[in-house]
Amino acid sequence: MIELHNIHQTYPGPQGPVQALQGIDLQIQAGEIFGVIGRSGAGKSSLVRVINLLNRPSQGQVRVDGRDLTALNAPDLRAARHQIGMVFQHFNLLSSRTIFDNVALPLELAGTRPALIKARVDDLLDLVGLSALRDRYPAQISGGQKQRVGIARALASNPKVLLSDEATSALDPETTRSILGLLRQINRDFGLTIVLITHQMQVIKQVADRVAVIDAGRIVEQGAVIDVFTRPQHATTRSLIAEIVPQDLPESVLVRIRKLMATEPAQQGQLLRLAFAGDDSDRPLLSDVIRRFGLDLNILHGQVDEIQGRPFGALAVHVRGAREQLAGAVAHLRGAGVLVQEVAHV
Ligand SMILES: Nc1ncnc2c1ncn2[C@@H]1O[C@H](COP(=O)(O)OP(=O)(O)OP(=O)(O)O)[C@@H](O)[C@H]1O
Repeated sequence: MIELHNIHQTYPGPQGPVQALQGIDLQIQAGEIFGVIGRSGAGKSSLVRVINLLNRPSQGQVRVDGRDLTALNAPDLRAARHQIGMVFQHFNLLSSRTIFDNVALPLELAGTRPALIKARVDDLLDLVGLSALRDRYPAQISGGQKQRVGIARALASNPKVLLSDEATSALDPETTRSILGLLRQINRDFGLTIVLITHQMQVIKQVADRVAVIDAGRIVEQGAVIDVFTRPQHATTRSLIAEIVPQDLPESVLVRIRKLMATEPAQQGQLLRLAFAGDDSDRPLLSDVIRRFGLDLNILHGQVDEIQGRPFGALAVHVRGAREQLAGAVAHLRGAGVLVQEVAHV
């Protein structure tokens, strides 16, 4: 649905050109929710604005629904943009217009007949749950409600793609959840492709199917959300995930382990981090390896969470047993899809 080929974006700056995007290649499938995450200044806004050519890239090709947008003339580009809706962090509503009139604006600009506008806006307000507030002004509604208006307005022209530029960043966690739920509902009900830019891993975890991590203008990692969460490869990804799933053991646990190691040198065993995801976590893997390999296993720390209904998590375990038995247990766990890492330094 969306293909970005070798996208570069350079801005002029006081100390010379700023290379905001440096050779981005991305393929986003029709009907998926694709998240792009990165730290401040990584290039997220530049990237999302390239998709509808709000920013024309300095180099590279943007294809949406089979058409090369960079090659279109102005009227064709205007028409193509009707296929791409956008929602913004600060909602960008017109304060002098009512909720109804804000949603109606893109239809008015497109020359839609008033009777059709009314029917369409009524439907959209119903969809986002704001029919009762139609005559209020933006200043008279909450942030979450403003974003619902933003979403309704973005859907007015019946787009195939919705771009979301930090749409929940100004909202509290509860409101964020309800807006993400609405985006998921729209994605499911209308098959809308959604590209979601965020600096919050929580947002990716809650709603995205796949994710790309952007760092200094480059995509450093991408994949299915559950894979990226359980097997992060890049340091930036690991630090972003650490905000919701700690990658390191807490200091209090480390203190306990150091004490254990000091007092029981003969039985040091191994300290392992086991990361698991999806179906594997339903199987009694740990009791299996304890029995099969005659191990003594102590869970020191653990966290189990959920991504779109699929459990995932990480456990820190201290295992003792004969060397070959330990190696056998590690191989068995790896064979069952568990990511096993030895925690070398405590
Ligand atoms: N119009 C511009 N002119 C000059 N430099 C720009 C412009 N827009 C962005 N930049 C620079 O390009 C880089 C990427 O910016 P961008 O806004 O795309 O990042 P971001 O990941 O969206 O950051 P944030 O989360 O803080 O909004 C930054 O170094 C930024 O300062």
